[in-house]
Amino acid sequence: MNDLLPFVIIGLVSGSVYGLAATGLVLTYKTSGIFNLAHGAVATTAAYTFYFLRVQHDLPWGFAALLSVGVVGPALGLLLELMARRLAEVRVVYKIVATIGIILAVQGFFTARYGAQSQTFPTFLPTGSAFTLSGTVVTWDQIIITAIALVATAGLYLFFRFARLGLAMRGVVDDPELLDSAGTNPVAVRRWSWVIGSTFACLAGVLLAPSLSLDALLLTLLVVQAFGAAALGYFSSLPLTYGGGLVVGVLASILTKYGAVTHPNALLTGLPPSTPFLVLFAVLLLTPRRRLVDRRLSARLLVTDTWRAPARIQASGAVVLAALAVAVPFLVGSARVPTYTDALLKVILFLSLGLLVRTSGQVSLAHAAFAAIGAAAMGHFTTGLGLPWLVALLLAGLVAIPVGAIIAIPAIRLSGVFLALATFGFGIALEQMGYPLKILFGSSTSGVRVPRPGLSAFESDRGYYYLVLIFVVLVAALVVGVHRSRLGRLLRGLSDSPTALATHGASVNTTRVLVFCLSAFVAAIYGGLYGGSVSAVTGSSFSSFSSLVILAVLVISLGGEPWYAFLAAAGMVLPSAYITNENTTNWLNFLFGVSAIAVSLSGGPPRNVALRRLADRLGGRPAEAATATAAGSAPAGEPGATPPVGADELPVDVLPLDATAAAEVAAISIERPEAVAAAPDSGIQVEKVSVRFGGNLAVDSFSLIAPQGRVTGLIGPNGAGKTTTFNACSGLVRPSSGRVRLHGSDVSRLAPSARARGGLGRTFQRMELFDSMSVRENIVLGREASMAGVRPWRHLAGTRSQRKVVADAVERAAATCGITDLLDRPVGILSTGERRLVELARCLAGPFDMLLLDEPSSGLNRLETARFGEVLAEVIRQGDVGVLLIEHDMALVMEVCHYIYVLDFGVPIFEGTPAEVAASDAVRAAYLGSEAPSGDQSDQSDQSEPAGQSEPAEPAAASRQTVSQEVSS
Ligand SMILES: Nc1ncnc2c1ncn2[C@@H]1O[C@H](COP(=O)(O)OP(=O)(O)OP(=O)(O)O)[C@@H](O)[C@H]1O
Repeated sequence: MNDLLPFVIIGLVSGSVYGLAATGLVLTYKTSGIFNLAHGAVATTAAYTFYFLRVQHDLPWGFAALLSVGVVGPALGLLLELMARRLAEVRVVYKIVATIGIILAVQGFFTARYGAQSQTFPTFLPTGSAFTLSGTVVTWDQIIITAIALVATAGLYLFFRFARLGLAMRGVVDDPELLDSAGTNPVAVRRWSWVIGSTFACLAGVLLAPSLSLDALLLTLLVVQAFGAAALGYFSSLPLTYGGGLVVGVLASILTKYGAVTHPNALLTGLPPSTPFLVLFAVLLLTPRRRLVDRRLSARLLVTDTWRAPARIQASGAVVLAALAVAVPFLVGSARVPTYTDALLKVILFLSLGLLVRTSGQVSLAHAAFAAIGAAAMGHFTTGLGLPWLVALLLAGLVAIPVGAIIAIPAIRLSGVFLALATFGFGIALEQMGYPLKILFGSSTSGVRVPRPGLSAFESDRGYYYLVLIFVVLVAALVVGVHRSRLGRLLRGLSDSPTALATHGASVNTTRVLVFCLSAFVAAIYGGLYGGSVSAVTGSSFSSFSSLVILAVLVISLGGEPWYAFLAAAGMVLPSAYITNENTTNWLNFLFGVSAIAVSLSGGPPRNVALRRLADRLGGRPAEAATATAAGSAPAGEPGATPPVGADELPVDVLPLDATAAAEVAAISIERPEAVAAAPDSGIQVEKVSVRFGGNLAVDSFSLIAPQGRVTGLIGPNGAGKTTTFNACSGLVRPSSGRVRLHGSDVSRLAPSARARGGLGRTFQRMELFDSMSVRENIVLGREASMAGVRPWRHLAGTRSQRKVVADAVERAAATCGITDLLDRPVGILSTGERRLVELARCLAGPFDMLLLDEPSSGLNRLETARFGEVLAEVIRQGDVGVLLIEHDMALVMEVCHYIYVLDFGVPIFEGTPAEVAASDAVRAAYLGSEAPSGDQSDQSDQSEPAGQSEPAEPAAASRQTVSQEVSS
């Protein structure tokens, strides 16, 4: 035990600083939803400021510390809060890249100012012995550091619990709107959180720096160790986070004793620095998923850019680029050829990451690991086993596939920032513990030798350049092919709306694993080819930090597939090759970081509408389409931009119609379809289902029967639990009790995709369209998703007969919904009414015999609603389909429904025919908020016939005015 004590003490000291940094991180994450990967960069800035003041300007250390922590911390906090406010509006990948941009800018700046060499940081706290504990000397600086960290964290905790502002900070996490309406400005509260969080990071930086040298990268990564502590606090609890810091610190320190000191070996030596990341990875994998839900992820606000250059322009671009690529070795001189080979290689790397990030919307911060595995495997297969070069390269690619599958495991459970963190943790742990092993790069300090193919034509730099060029063409063709195939649609569907993909029958887990495996394969091919270009590889060529950089470069690059990869590769490789002055390179890195921040804050790379119009014109795109595509690329808020989520809730139905439209509405008389007799068990049965969200019982023991062959309505005031009931039916929420049956089978434990394949289709109140696709692709995916199902090979492509089935289904569904002329339009440019019809057509194209339609008329004007009613009636007439309809438009409900259930506060209050509902005092009371006359509910319920057997009692047209006036006036 006495042997361990010094390590425990060291661990407690470093752990308390991790805990301090981590509580600051959790505070800002909790209140703003932005996980600041650059928390370490904030600490780095404070440490350099301290160095600048203390060492370079000889200020007293107390004053230097006060300025570095008390002034720099709040100033950076205010700046970060401004950024965070803007970042709340953008996709999660931009949130991540913005913080990577901060890291790169800070590192570039300080390396440019102070050089790449580490500087010695002054010790400013007294280091003498304070006391001896069982033979171990405890020094004053250890006591002071631990005390400062403990007091700061405890102070924050008490402030959070008891001070008014602290309580407001908790409120801003739970319900910012409520806080706002109670008179406390959530923006001011968040600002305070950032000020405190950044000050904590600065304090941690100044406390940690003396035990290290002053090194921008080292310090950044050291504070990143706080991520493990934050994970132990579930990214939420401050005391647990601080405790997590202590656990991580002590564990790493003890492992240092056993790993690095007592039994040194490659695996154990890497264990201590990997500890926080292993903890992070393990917590993310083992924590119940509901604890890791990023509520703010639902804010998908900015537009999807659907513009692609016309085919003619793309083909011309390809010819020019190919000619240029062939000519490069003759244009640049032989000394420069390896640089251009490297640029070509990076094209492959960016294409592999692009599949993952740009096509399928997954975030990975471990991409360098795949390349490392490919490079090492290539070396071992060729130099070690003597396999033929091409066979070795293919095998190297295949070896990375299981690793891709392993990294896909967190992707199945996690999304957004948590997925990014898990992959980051995996990458760092592999770098620290795996790279030094013999099986990867550990056999000698010069690394693993990777030969070029034995053919003399490819031995020279120029020959190898052309070989790599061939692979670039092959990989680019693969990526473009994937993009246009069924797999490509599934991947883009995964990016746009995993929920819609799953509820149409595709197993999104299969899709995720597939894309990680494919991406890993291509990245490993890059690694193998890269090895040949440099002849021997070491782990330093594939640092985990480089995964951050390539993600940032990829995300801010312009262009569609595969052009973005060429631009990203050229931008990453060529400037630094031509600029020999090291300091200029550092400033370039700084500028790159700033650009990454700027692009992320704008929600994506800049779009030049005029240039796009010109390209459309030159490419011979019809004028109408040109306008549409240019508009589709407009920033949010401009005409033609994809309506942000929620925009469909604008009260357009209250806008006056012009005379023609009003006449058309009057002329539409929806004839309720005849109810078709169906099998007793057909359709969906909800049996005593309850759904609880924390303390809120959203649905309370609700039962319902919606058979095939008729339209069943589900109505109730806002928040009554209607959508939650739908989600329980389709498997998107798990009921706390009760059962859901589909055609008689209990589907309560099935995944959404399995329920969809069983015949259950649905639409969403907040439309879940595949916004990056055309109307046709959306509807195609409506049918194809269930064909893909869970089997990976079915994700790849369809058979000829399947293609025919899909084409017929698309044609039929589009014709039923009257959107055949819109098929080739991007959905992003359509009106709300058209988008509703696309969502319905996509659902109709699927192999569904039970449709759940969630407020299909929301956002439609009266004419569109009337037309929608016609389509719905037609759907019932056409086939043996059942519809369960949530709708606020009572006229529509009364016109099309055969039977209606009414919910209020999660409780069923009435059920019956439209006429009975219209006459019910209980229903009226629920909508108007007044007391229901006693006895009404039981009376009416008793009078109503059992579900599925009653017939509508009132002509539809007559109900249009009366019921809407009665219920919603
Ligand atoms: N994911 C969730 N987490 C926590 N609470 C939720 C969640 N989803 C719904 N709720 C709550 O459950 C209750 C029922 O919501 P639900 O969306 O089902 O109502 P609704 O009848 O569909 O309302 P609306 O007509 O406004 O769409 C509400 O109090 C809502 O705040």
